[in-house]
Amino acid sequence: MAHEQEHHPKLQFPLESEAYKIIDEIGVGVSAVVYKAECTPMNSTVVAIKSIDLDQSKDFDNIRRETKILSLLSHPNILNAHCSFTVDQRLWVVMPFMSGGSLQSIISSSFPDGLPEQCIAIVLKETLNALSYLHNQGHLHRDIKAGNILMDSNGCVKLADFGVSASIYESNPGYGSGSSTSSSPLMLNDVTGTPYWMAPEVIHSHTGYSFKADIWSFGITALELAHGRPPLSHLPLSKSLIMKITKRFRFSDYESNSKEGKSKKFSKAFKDMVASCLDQDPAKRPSAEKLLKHSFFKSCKGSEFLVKNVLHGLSSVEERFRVSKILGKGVHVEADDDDVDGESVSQLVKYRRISGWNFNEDGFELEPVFPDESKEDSIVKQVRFGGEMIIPGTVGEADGLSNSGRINLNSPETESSLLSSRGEGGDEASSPSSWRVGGKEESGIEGIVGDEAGIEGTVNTDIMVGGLTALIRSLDDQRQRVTDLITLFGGDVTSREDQLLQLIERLRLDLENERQKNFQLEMELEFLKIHISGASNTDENN
Ligand SMILES: Nc1ncnc2c1ncn2[C@@H]1O[C@H](COP(=O)(O)OP(=O)(O)OP(=O)(O)O)[C@@H](O)[C@H]1O
Repeated sequence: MAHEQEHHPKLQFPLESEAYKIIDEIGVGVSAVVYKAECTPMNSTVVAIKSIDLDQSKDFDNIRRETKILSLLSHPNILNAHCSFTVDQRLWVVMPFMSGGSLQSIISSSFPDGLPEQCIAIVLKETLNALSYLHNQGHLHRDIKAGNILMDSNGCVKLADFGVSASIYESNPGYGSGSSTSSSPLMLNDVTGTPYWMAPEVIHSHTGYSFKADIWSFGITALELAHGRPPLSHLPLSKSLIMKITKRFRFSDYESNSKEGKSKKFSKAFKDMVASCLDQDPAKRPSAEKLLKHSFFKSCKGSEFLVKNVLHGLSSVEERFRVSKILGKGVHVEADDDDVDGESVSQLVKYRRISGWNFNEDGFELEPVFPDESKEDSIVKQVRFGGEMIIPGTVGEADGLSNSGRINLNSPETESSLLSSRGEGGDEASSPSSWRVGGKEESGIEGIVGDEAGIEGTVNTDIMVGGLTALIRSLDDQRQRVTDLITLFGGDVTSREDQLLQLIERLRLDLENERQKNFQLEMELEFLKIHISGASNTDENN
């Protein structure tokens, strides 16, 4: 009989796909599908298999890193893989099956307005245990979010998905495991993670970031668990990324909560804890170890509380996934709503600068901080994010990303910092991760030259390309979903190919009509010519 099984290091799971029987699809990630499966030779132990498309996944190094890091880690709050192997062009990572699924799947199906605070405290404390261990081992997770926190049937919480995690040791060989993590000056420079949860210093990659970036994402995850979604997730990824924001911006979902008085439901301790994680200055954010001592976690209940208050009555992870697929739920894909707080995007693009974020503890939300208004008239077309990030030339063009600044894609220091941060060379050099706008170094690829030279800043091309790629996928997804729904209600959807064929046919008929008209006109003309020449001959003869 199938049963759930916790990871046991002595168990050797088979390394061939034939040993596993896929039962159902339980999730999809960016380039992976997650299945519930049974391992037949292991007494039909239920497992989760993450099947990663190696063709689609451009970052094979990250995947290799994930499996390597996971195999070295051992902590009750970290989800270890049983084994991994390749199947054709896919990497199969076989993991213990966590029947509760991810916290993201739990909240999106059963707690759309967020979990009760006591439940949040337990989930966050268990996550912090994992994070503290991870940081003490010299690793950053870099993708902390509810989607990567999983729960099993006993209410045990585990941190998963080390696809983008990185080791400070790898990039800084001199760094010893005994060193303090909280004040470490060691930095990474490449940008990874999921944008809504990303710390400002990760987006401004050139300033470098360290363990405190995970603490920021942890704070965003706390808001996600509290409100049901992370800040700005109601904006599509591209808009969230380039922050088309004008005035003092309140997240509409949070605002509607506060209108109902719901934003007051959280304790002072909770708000204070989140506020400390969302400090603009990474140095001021507490370490994971210190956070664990915060009063918010003092009278935290145990996993049985989660079983009773979260898992009880919850449908299976596969059922939830089926429903979410039909409803198109999820923070990765949001409707491209052109209206934010009643203002159209074209109005919003007039002001695209924020200099950072303030966490409004009372309102329990993030608020943008705007730079000096007098600088607003500047001809520099930029988005300044945290005072550092500039996206060139988007002012006045609601739909485009035209370049008005000088773009140098291969600035030497960008590359060298990238290479040193990764501790690798070779192919990395050909994939620059940031643009330099109007910088002094002008070697490399240049874009359109404007007259704003001398203004420096960076924008990360990885983020932009990632965001835009996600947007294209989201549009394709949404088109497919709408098509499915129309079909479901008995409607008839003409496929894109059919539409084009119909258009071609229409154009062909139009052309045919035109030809006939032309032919007729020519005939009439001929007739007139004959008629006129006939008439003039008669005149001459007379
Ligand atoms: N070991 C597991 N047991 C049960 N469910 C799982 C397991 N691993 C993943 N899932 C489910 O599959 C979903 C997708 O997981 P996956 O790690 O591929 O993507 P993600 O973390 O949501 O997205 P991303 O690709 O951005 O990291 C999760 O949200 C979770 O519900």
